[in-house]
Amino acid sequence: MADDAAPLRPGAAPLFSVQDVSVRFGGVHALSGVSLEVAPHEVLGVIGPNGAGKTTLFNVLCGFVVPQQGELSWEGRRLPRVRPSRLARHGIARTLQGLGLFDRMSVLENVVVGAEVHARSGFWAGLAGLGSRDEARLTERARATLARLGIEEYADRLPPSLPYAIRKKAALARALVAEPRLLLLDEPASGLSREEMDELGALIRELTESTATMLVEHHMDLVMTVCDRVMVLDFGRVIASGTPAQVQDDPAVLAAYLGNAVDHAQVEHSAGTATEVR
Ligand SMILES: Nc1ncnc2c1ncn2[C@@H]1O[C@H](COP(=O)(O)OP(=O)(O)OP(=O)(O)O)[C@@H](O)[C@H]1O
Repeated sequence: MADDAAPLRPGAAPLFSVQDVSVRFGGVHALSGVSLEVAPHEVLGVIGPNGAGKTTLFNVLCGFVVPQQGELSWEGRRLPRVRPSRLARHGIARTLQGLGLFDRMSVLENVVVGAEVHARSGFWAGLAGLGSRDEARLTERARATLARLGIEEYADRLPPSLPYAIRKKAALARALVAEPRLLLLDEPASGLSREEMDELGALIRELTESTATMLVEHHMDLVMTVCDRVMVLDFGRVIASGTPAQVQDDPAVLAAYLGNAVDHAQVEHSAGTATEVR
């Protein structure tokens, strides 16, 4: 394992780990020797300036990108090849930036589909046959998940007719319906208001009773309030990891973000356009 792997709390055994992963796209080293571990019930945040490799790392964890080098392990056992369709088998669920809801299905049906994927994957052994009684159980479970997120009133609505924040919650419900042991969230706060972000933060903390969460996120406020540990990427490498307070004060992190802000400011100045500096 690389020396800069984000360390777990002493005594914590990892649920999921990534060892020495490298990804190249042509001449671009998107990830170089990245290692991390996620312990049960913890929230790990991955941050970094634009182009740092966060999305690539997320895609490796989901099986969308196959690394040229490195290994992934689940509960100490090596995963030979991660495939998106097999994540559910381990009890891993994810939400993507693009939400991926089916527009012509109601919110409830979208969540039931998520539950079915897990039932078929064998994650819920008792539901694997999916008879009609089981369908009813899945629907019941989906309704309970919508209620948990406070959006049961939208169960019969189609996603395109709903505000973005509700659609985001529907996508989260679809992931949560499986009661995952690890939840992977890609920019869960994007497009949310301050209040909605606070609500999301409280929910992520509440979920630690049953699940570990790894989130890739730009909103520093959310990361600093909900994460137990934070890992910082820059140019595909881990430049810092530790508690939010440790990472916030790390000179390498400040330099990486400052450099990024300066680059953006120069681009904005030369292009004469307003761009969010992240
Ligand atoms: N499919 C691809 N083909 C070529 N280069 C890519 C590809 N995907 C990512 N990259 C490059 O790999 C590097 C890491 O990109 P990545 O999207 O993972 O960063 P990021 O931290 O998620 O950035 P952002 O915060 O802007 O979303 C960047 O230099 C990017 O241009």
